[in-house]
Amino acid sequence: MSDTPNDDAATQARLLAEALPFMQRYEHKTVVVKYGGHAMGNAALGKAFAQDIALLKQSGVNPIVVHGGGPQIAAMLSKMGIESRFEGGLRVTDAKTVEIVEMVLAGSINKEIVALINAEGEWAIGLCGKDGNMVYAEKAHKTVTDPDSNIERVLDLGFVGEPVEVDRTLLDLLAKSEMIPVLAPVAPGRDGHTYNINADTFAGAIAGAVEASRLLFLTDVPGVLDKNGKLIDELTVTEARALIADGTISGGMIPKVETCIEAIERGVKGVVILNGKTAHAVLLELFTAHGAGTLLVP
Ligand SMILES: Nc1ncnc2c1ncn2[C@@H]1O[C@H](COP(=O)(O)OP(=O)(O)O)[C@@H](O)[C@H]1O
Ligand SMILES: CC(=O)N[C@@H](CCC(=O)OP(=O)(O)O)C(=O)O
Repeated sequence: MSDTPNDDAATQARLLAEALPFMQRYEHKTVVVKYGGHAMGNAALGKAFAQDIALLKQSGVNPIVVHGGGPQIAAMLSKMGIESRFEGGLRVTDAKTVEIVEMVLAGSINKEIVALINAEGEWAIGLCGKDGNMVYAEKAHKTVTDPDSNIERVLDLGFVGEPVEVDRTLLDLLAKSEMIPVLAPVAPGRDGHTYNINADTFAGAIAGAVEASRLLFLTDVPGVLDKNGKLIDELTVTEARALIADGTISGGMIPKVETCIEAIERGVKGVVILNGKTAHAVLLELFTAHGAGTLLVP
């Protein structure tokens, strides 16, 4: 810590001078930030996240937040005596579960994040795929391959959806109106059902539709870890596929890395998985020379 206010001012000026070229690089660019349920650690981290999003907006960047809430859904389901079950990192979602998923994601969590960003002097607006016909989903058809036997199995995940149509009209209007969209990963199907979409998958679909310059995934680990638990700084698409196949990447990391692969293949540059439990992870990633986490590369 500095001894005098002048030292503080000097440090701040130096930090700002260092950040300025990065800020200019992202001016008028869209950055999609996926805020995972596990990264929503505590009030201080939540405030630091909201400050980062507000500062991006104030720096001329166009941020879009997509949030998850897996642990929060699990807590609500457990209160109601319903057990959470996952297959291939996705929640098996029956009719009762999808009601609770929508209530938690598009309700309480969404509004909590909106309120945090607004408390930093910005205009955040909370939406889900249903609003403004933004996203339509179809029932997900997933398979998993057993790493030991190599046998492929088709999963029936109930009301789990894949985004199949994304309309950016509302997002463009919000960007022009200086509003920050905060999106919950729930969307309707053309069949009239409501679908629960993995938040990573949803973020990838949004990033693709708006041609985002950066797609950041904030989670509760430093990035993708190897077999020995060591952080992998840079991961190619081929290496990532091999780590999924041999079981090194498992659970909730699977949809995250699969989304990264799809985003890279669609030409999105700068897809990063990083630790949301580090305060100001977003600013440190975008506005300093020291990138953190795992960078996915072609
Ligand atoms: N190879 C791996 N590297 C890092 N995390 C992994 C790996 N394989 C599985 N995971 C798990 O993935 C989790 C992150 O995914 P998830 O729980 O869905 O988080 P979020 O709520 O941020 O989307 C980590 O906490 C970790 O338990
Ligand atoms: C289909 C599916 O698994 N949907 C997720 C949606 C929330 C989510 O993805 O939250 P995190 O980012 O915190 O993991 C779920 O029900 O948990």
